[in-house]
Amino acid sequence: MYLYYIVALVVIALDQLTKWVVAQTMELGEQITVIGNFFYLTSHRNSGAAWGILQGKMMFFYIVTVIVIAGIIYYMQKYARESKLLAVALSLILGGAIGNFIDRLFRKEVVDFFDFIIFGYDYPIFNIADSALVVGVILVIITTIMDERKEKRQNDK
Ligand SMILES: CCC[C@@H]1OC(=O)[C@@H](C)C[C@H](C)CCCCC(=O)CCC[C@@H](CC)/C=C/C=C(\COC)CC[C@@H](O)[C@@H](O)C[C@H](O)CNC1=O
Repeated sequence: MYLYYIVALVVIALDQLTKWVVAQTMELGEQITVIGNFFYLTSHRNSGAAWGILQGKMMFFYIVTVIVIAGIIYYMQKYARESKLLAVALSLILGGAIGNFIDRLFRKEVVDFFDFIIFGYDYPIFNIADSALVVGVILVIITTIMDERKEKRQNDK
């Protein structure tokens, strides 16, 4: 059961460590080319959410994040035993939400640095917390679809 909270802690530690290194060693806007025309490390700050929406609305972000964290912990208690995949997914979302929450509390903005240019589109610069959140959300959707299929098969018997 507590294994999953360790997953969240590892996400938070990796997220905060990478953000700290970027903030300490790179000037704002500085860019390091990893793979030309595809992957760069760009020191960026975002006081909003995805795509920079709701810039500066910190109180809103605190409230939404606390609701997300409370919801995740509730679902972890309820469903963690049933599906390991779901428990890992929830702990990834928990770690990601807390990672960005720490930035919003102490920096009043989020440190971003993964900069991908996908098919010519410069995707919004993001961080490890965002990646954990997106992977977690996708895994929750996958487990939900799998469970529904399983239930349907049982009903059809
Ligand atoms: C990942 C959610 C964003 C993350 O939400 C959080 O913190 C949560 C815990 C708290 C928010 C206040 C509430 C969720 C808002 C939902 C949302 O926004 C729609 C998301 C859809 C999603 C499809 C599933 C797209 C994903 C986009 C991006 C990530 O792609 C990998 C680009 C990230 C860059 O714009 C980067 O500057 C963002 C910056 O780091 C701050 N991050 C946040 O606000």
